[in-house]
Formats: sequence, structure tokens, C-alpha cells
Amino acid sequence: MSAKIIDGKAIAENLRNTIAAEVADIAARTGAQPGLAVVLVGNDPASEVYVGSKARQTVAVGMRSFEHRLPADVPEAELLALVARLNADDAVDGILVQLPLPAHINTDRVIEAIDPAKDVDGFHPVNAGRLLIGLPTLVACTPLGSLLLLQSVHQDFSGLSAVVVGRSNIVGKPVAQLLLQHNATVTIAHSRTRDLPAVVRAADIVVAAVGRPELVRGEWIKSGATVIDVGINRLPQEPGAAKGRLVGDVAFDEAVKVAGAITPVPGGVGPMTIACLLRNTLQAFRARRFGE
Ligand SMILES: Nc1nc(=O)c2c([nH]1)NC[C@@H]1CN(c3ccc(C(=O)N[C@@H](CCC(=O)O)C(=O)O)cc3)C=[N+]21
Repeated sequence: MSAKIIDGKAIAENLRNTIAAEVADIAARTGAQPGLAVVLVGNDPASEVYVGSKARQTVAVGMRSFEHRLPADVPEAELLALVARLNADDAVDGILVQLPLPAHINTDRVIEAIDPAKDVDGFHPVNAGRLLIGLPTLVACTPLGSLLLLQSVHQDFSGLSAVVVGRSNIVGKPVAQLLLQHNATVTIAHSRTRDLPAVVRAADIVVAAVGRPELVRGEWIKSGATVIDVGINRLPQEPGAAKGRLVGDVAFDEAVKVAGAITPVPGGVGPMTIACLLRNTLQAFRARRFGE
């Protein structure tokens, strides 16, 4: 048996179409338009690509896109001043500061400077805390996208055990909170976990978010389990190839033979991350402008 492939690209497109219809409806009724500001510091080529597709998709759903590019050596105070201006700008509903930031900038300080009501990344401590407590909030995009993909397979997670491999603030921890909120029995595994294969083998739901290419092997997967692969790792270039191959944190060719359902890389969680960014921008816009 081969697993069902969870088509993140198609599910993301559906979500974007729903968002576009709602944005058009609001524009027709009120004349208002959501706006998303993306801040990119430096010119890392991968970041340039992500920021470019974010801007394109923002405009495609009918929102305004504001791009701010700052040099890699910009003083932290200047970045904080830009964030303050975006906080005060009524046309801006969402603010995303692309990570990672250069080493001379204190990332926590920048995230904490963003108005939590505009924090469409869901990284601000207020929003992370609200998620923990179960209050309505802006939820980080990759965890939210992972949840929506899981919900395309499982109505409810009651009685299911979930293992999250990875404990980052941007994916592992928030995705574990979302799973818990939806009644899964959740284990968070990480680099210090003893016998990781055995821990993963016990899980009905596996979320791999460690950033280690193909760490999770097919043999680790329980037969019929649902596997969400958050990793996007570029392998070293093969001779003659233009680019290295993109692989996830799961050995897909092995896992697809054992799992019940699995996300591919690319075309899985990645497209959902951007769609959820637009969803969060619409949510922030509604809350700010209509108190919804
Ligand atoms: N403040 C902040 N928020 C982020 O959400 C954020 C960030 N910083 N820094 C960088 C990471 C990375 N990220 C991705 C978004 C979409 C794809 C995506 O759409 N990937 C496609 C294409 C992959 C490719 O071909 O390169 C796929 O997986 O199918 C990937 C990665 C958001 N990030």
C-alpha cells in the first residue's frame, strides 16, 4: 500500500481562493482593503524568493503589499523605527519581518516591537502566550498550515497520539499546542530524546520539524500514520545539476510506503505557510477595522 499524498499546493490554492472572495466582498461593501508589510533585511537569495512569492500572492488575493528592504548592516535602531512606523500606519494590518535577521540584530527585541494585533507571524510573546492558554490569537503560519493539512485527513484527533519532532518557537512548540487543543495526545521529541525511532513509531500523527534532511526514516513510521513534513532542506548540488534537490525532514520514498497519508516536499507545508499568512492578514484586518 502506498500513502495518500496530501496536496498542500491544491489545499493552499483553495484557501487563497476563499480569502480572495472574502477580500472582494469586503471591498465591495466597505471599500476597505487589507494590507501586509514584509520587511527583508539583507539579500539572502532564498529569502528574496520567499518574499517575492509572498508579495505576488498578497496582490493576487486583492490585498495591498508593502515591501521594505534594508541593507544587511542596517542598525537595529533603524529596523525598530521602521516597525514603529508600520505599527502606526493604518493601511498596514499585518507586519512580517523575515527571519533570520543578521547576527548584530536582537531578533527577540524586533519581534516584541511589533504590535501583537499586526503580528501575522504569531511570533510575539503575547500571541504565543494566548495560543498556550487557548485564547483567540494570530497563530504562526507554518503550524497553522500543518494543522489544516492534518484536518484534511482527520476530523478530530481524539484518541490519536501525535509526535512533534523539533521544539522550535516558530514550529515545534506552537504545532504541539495546536494538536493538544484539538485533543491529540502530544509528545515533543528533540535532539536529546532517547530512542527517537521508538518514540516516532508510537505515533498516529508525526510532525517533523527539525531541519535535518531525511532524518525520519520509513522504518520509524507506524503503518497507516499521517506524516506532516515541515522540513525544507536543499541538498548539496550534484555534478551537472543547476541546484541541489529539495528534501524534507522525512525520507519520503521510504515513508510513503508505510504511512497512511504524507505531505510531499516541495508542495506540502510550504505553500500552506504563505496561504496562512494571507489568512492571518485577513483576520488581523477584520479585528482591527471591524472589531470582529
Ligand atoms: N518571519 C518569517 N516568517 C516566515 O514564515 C518565514 C520566515 N520569516 N523566514 C523564512 C521561512 C521560510 N518560509 C517559507 C514559506 C513558503 C515556502 C514555500 O512555499 N515553499 C514551496 C517551494 C519551495 C521551493 O521551491 O523553494 C514548497 O515547499 O513547495 C517555503 C518556506 C517562510 N518563512
